[in-house]
Amino acid sequence: MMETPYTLHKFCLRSPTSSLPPTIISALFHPSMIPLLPTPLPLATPVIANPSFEIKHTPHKAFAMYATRDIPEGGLIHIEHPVFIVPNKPLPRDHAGYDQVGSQLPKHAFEEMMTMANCRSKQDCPSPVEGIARTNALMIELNFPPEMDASAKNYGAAFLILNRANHSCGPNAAIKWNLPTLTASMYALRPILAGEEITKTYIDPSLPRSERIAHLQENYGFTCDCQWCNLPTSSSLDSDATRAALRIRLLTHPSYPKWSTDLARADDVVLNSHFDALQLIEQEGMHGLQGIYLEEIALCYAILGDEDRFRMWAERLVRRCKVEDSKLANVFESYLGDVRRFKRWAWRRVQRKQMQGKKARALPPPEDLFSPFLLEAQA
Ligand SMILES: C[S@@+](CC[C@H](N)C(=O)[O-])C[C@H]1O[C@@H](n2cnc3c(N)ncnc32)[C@H](O)[C@@H]1O
Repeated sequence: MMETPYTLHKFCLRSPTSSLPPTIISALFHPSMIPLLPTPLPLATPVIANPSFEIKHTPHKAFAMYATRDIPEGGLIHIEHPVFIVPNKPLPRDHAGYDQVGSQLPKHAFEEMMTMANCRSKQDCPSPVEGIARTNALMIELNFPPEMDASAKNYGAAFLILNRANHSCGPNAAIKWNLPTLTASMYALRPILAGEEITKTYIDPSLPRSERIAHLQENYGFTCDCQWCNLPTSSSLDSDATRAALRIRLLTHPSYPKWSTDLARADDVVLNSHFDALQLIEQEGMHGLQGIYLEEIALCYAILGDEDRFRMWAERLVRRCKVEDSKLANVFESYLGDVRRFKRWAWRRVQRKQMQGKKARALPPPEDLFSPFLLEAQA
C-alpha cells in the first residue's frame, strides 16, 4: 500500500455557551499543516439567529439559496464553520481518507452532505465523499509559510449551507474565509431583494462567455443559465468586451494617488472615470469589482473637501466592506466620526488658496497697476 502523509483529524470547537453542543470539523491534514491552524482553536461561532435566506429545491439546479427578506449591500447573510477540510488533490486510490472523513462526521452532517451535488464520475472519484468534496469544497487559506511548496498549500473546505449557493456570472453575493475564527462568511455584493436567488461565482467572471461556459461544464458539469450567458450573440460580444475592459481597467484607471497630489489635473478626472466604471460594473453584474472605486470616490471627495458627498460615499463603502475588509471599514468609520482625522482633508482647496496667496504677494498692490508711472513704462 502506498504511504500517504494525510491523516484524519477531528477538531472540536467549544461552544461559547454551555447550552450549545461543540462544533466538530473533520479534516484530512498533512502533519505539517496542524501548526498552521489557529492556536488555541477558536470558540464555535454561533449561527445568525434570524437568517435572511432559505434553502429550497428547484426544478433545474437541485437546491438553491433564496433571500427571505431584502438584504442590504454588504449585509452579512450567513457565517459557518466547515464540516470538513481536505487536500485539494486526489489521494492514492487505495487511501481510505475521504471515506474516513465521511464516517467521522456527525450523523445529521453526513446525511446532509450526501445530498450535496456530485458532478464527478465514479471512475474519476470512486468515493462519493471525494466527488462531493471536489464539486463543493471552497479553497481556504491556512497560515502557510512562504517557503512551503505550492501544491501542499492547496486545501478545500466543505460547508453544509454555503455550498448550496449556485453560480451566476453576475453574482449578488461572495464568500470570505476567516482563518482565526475558522469560518466562512457570505455577504451581499449589492442589495438583494426578498425572493431573489442568492448566488456566488465559481469562476473568474471577467472571462469571455465561451471560456466561462467551457470551464463550468468541465469542472462542475452544468451549463450556466444566468442572464449574461443567455444574451444573443451580438450583445454577448459586447458583454465579453466590457468584462475584459473592466478587468484591465483595474490596472489602468486614472490614478487616484497621482491625482491627489497634482493640481494640474481636473478636479473630476478620477471621479468621472470611476462613475463610468461603476455603471459598467452594474451593467455586467460584476459588483465584486466595486470596492476600489467606492474607496477612491470617497477619497476624492475628501481631498476636494466636499463633506456631504464624502459622507455619502464613505458610508456606502463602510456598509459594503464590513465583512469583506473590516479594517478598511474601521478606517472610514473613524473618518466619518470626524472628517479632520483624514490628514489631507480638502488638500486641493487648501493648496489653491495658498497658491493664490503667493501669486497675490508676488504681484504689485492693485493701485500700482494703474499708476501713471506703470502706464508710462508700458507705453
Ligand atoms: C456547489 S453546488 C451548488 C448547490 C447545488 N445546487 C445543490 O443542490 O447542492 C454546484 C452544483 O449546483 C449546480 N449549479 C450551480 N450553479 C448552477 C447554474 N447557474 N445553473 C445550473 N446548475 C447550477 C450544478 O449541478 C453544480 O455542479
